[in-house]
Amino acid sequence: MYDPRATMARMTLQDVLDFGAPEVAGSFGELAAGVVRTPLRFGAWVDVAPRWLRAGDELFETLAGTVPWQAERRQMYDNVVDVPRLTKFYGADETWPHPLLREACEALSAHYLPTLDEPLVTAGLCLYRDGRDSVAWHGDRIGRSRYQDTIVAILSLGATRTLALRPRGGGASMRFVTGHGDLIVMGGSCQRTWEHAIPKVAESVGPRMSIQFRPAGVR
Ligand SMILES: O=C(O)CCC(=O)C(=O)O
Ligand SMILES: [Fe+2]
Repeated sequence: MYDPRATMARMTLQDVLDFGAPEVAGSFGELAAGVVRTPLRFGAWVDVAPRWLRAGDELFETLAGTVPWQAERRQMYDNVVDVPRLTKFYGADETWPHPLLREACEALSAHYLPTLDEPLVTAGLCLYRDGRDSVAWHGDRIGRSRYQDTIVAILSLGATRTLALRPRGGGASMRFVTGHGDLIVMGGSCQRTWEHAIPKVAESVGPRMSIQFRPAGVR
């Protein structure tokens, strides 16, 4: 016969904690409950989920050690910008360097499907080796994002840096902190009507990695 007291007696403290907070079960937090949206002007918005990935150390170490990172100093988006950082782009049909990336991409695709109407399918990886690495002001405007609303979801690992945003036509900039495991999603018209950047920092900081998930034909 089912005896709830007998079940309780077998539960450990961790079971009780997990039971009280079911979202800690997987690698990623529950997006429906954990995302906070900041609406921006011109139909843009930013979603933030701090510590979306709870245990990212192994992911960081594996990516840092196994991804064939490439130096990037070239024309990017619609400007020629100085891009001191390392990158590696993974298309939809390529083998991605860690199973957690597919897991993240699938969770994000499911959550944003009602808005986006299509899945996120590519993973762009960036490595900012220290505070001198950065990316200048730009919108991700290669492809359909030049004229269509879209979503770019960014998972951050490693050192805390700032993602800055400013309206394309001029105006005050906003700053979002990107720490280890944090998720920041730019949506709506953000890539057309706003620009974003990872500014350099003067103080000494360790390496930061970002993983950007995008739909097909957006870069
Ligand atoms: O590293 C980031 O968080 C942003 C990267 C970015 O804006 C880009 O690669 O287009
Ligand atoms: Fe970007």
